[in-house]
Amino acid sequence: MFRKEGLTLYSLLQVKSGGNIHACMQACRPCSSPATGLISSSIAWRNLREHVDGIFDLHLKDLLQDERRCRDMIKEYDGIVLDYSRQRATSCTFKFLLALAKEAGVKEKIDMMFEGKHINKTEDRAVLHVALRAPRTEKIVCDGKNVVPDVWDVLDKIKCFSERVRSGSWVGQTGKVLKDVVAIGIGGSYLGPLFAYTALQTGAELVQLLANVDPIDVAIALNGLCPETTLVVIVSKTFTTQETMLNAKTMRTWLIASVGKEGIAKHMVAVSTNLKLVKEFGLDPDNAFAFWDWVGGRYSVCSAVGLLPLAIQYGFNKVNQFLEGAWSIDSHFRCAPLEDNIPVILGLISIWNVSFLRCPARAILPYSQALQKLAPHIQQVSMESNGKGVSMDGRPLDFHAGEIDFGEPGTNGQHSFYQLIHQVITAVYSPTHVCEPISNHDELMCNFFAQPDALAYGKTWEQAKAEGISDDLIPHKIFTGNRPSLNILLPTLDAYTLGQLLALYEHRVVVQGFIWGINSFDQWGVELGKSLAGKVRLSMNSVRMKGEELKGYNYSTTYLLNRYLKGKTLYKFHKSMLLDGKDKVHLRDIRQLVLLFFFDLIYHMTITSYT
Ligand SMILES: O=P(O)(O)OC[C@H]1O[C@H](O)[C@H](O)[C@@H](O)[C@@H]1O
Repeated sequence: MFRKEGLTLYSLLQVKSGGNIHACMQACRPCSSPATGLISSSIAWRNLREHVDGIFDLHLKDLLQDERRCRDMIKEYDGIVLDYSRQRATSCTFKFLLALAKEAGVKEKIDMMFEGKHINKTEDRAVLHVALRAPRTEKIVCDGKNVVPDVWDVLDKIKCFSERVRSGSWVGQTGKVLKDVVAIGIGGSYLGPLFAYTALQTGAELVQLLANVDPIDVAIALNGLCPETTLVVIVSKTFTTQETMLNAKTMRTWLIASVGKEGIAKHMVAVSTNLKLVKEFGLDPDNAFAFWDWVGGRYSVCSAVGLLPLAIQYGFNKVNQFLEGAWSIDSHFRCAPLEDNIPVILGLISIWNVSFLRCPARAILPYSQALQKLAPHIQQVSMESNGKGVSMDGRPLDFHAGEIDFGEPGTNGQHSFYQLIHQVITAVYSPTHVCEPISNHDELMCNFFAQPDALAYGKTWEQAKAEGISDDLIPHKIFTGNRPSLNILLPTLDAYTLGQLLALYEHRVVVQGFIWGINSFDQWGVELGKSLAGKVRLSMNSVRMKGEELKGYNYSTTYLLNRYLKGKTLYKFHKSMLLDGKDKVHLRDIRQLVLLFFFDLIYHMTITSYT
C-alpha cells in the first residue's frame, strides 16, 4: 500500500485507504513484551500498524470538525500550549501510542535517566544533562556521588568570571578592558550556544561564535578585533576536535603576537571535560570551566558550553532564568503522567509520523526571527541522536527511525520551501522585542495561524472554481491538504521560555530513542568520518613533506586530492597573510587563494512496503 520510497510528504496522499478506526479499535490486542527484543515485534507496535490503515481514509478537515477530539489534543503546562489536533491521528491513535510508550518502558527509562544510570550503553555513561539545571538543593546521584554541588561550583565560577568581564575588572595583559569575546567550538559546542545566544540578542553584541575551520570564517571573526582587548573562549568537550584545536592555535598565535605568551592567561579560557589537555595546551586550569562526561555534546547547552557566552553577554541573571525554564520542563517530564506529558506526547507524535505514517521529514518553523538558530541546533540534537540503524543491543532495526529536520523562521520559510512543510510549527504569541511593531507581529502571527489550516484543509476544485479561477489554472491552484502540523505557543520569548523550549526539544528526541530502543546518546557514525579525515590528513602531509605519491584511495578520490594539492601550491595562507599591522585581515587575499570544494550529498532513504 505504500510507495517504495521515502522522504516524500505526498506519500500520505497517495496511499490507498483501508479499514476504519472503529474496526481497528476492536482489533486492538492486549500488549505483551516484545519477543525478539525489537519494539516492532511487540503487540503494541502491531496494533499501531493495523490501526494506521484506518487513518488513510480520514482527512484533517473532517478530523478538525470534532471539537471534543480537538479539545483533548490541546495541552498546557507552565505557559506553554501544545496543539496537536492537526495530526493525522484520532484519540484512538493516542491510546495505541500510549500503550506503545508503556510497552517500551518510557516511564522507567525516564527514571533511569534522572537516577544517573548508565543508559548510554555503548559509551558506558550516564545521561544527566538534566542535572545541569537542577536547583542547588536538588540531589542527583551519578556513580554514587551527588553531582549537583559540582554543577553549582562551576555555575558560581561562571557568575564570578562573567561579572568581572562585564564590569571591566578583568583586564587584558596591557591593562585594557576587554571589548570582544570570540568563542570557538563546533557541533554541540557551537550550535546550541548559538541558538540560545541568538534568541536573546538585543543588538549590542560582545560575543561572537566561531566554528568553521575555513580560513575565511577565522578571518571574519578576527576582522577589526584587537588582541589586547579580546578574550578567546575555547569550547570543546573532548579538547581533541581538529577544527576547534586548529582555530584555537590560530587564535593563540594571534594573541601571542600582541600580548606575549605570558598574556595568554588573561586572554584565553576554556570550557571542557578534559582539563588535562586544557593544561597541556598551555592554559591555566583556573581559567577552565569544567563539565562532565555524562553531558553529551549536543545536550550541553546548559553546561558552561552555552552558559559562559550567555553570562558574559547577557549577565548571570538571564542564565538563572534559562536554567529555571529548562528545569520546569525537566520536572514535568519526570513527573507528569504519560498522557499529559508534553515531551512524551511530542515524542509519540514523531514516532507516529516516522514509523507508521512514514513521513521522515520535519520542518521546524518558528514564527520568531529570534529563533532562527533553533532548526540548525535541533538538526544536530535530533539527527545525531536518533539517526541510528541498530537497537541498543546492536540488532539492525526492521523499521524506520530518525527524521530529516530542517527549518527556517516564518514567514521567510513560506517564501522558500513551504510546499514541503509537514510537522512542527513553533510560535511566540506575545512579542518580546517590541520596537513599535505590534502590527508587524500581528502580521507574522496572521501567517502563523493561517498556515496550519492551509496545510490541513487545502483547496478543492469546487472552491477554486467558485473563486473564478480559469479551468486551465485550476490544477495548479488546488491543494489536497491533509498535511499534518503541530503548534507550540510560548507566552513570550525570554530566557525562561527559551530554557523550556530547549528542554522540550531535547526530551522529545530522548523519548523517541527510548521507544525505538536505540542509543540517542552516542555518535559512532561521526567518529567514522573523523577517522577517515585523519587518514587523509596523514596522506596530505606525506605528499607535501616527503613528496610521496598518494596511495590507497580509489580513482576518484586520488584525482580530486591531486587536483586540490596542485592548486594548493598557489595557496599561501600564513600569519603574515592573515595579519597586517597585527590586527588587520586580508579577507580579499584569502578569498582569492582558497580553493573551494563542495559536494551535493544525495541521501536516498528507502522505505520498504508493509507486507
Ligand atoms: O566539543 P567537542 O569535543 O569539540 O566536540 C564537538 C562535536 O564533535 C563531533 O562532531 C560530535 O559528533 C559532536 O557531538 C560534538 O559536539
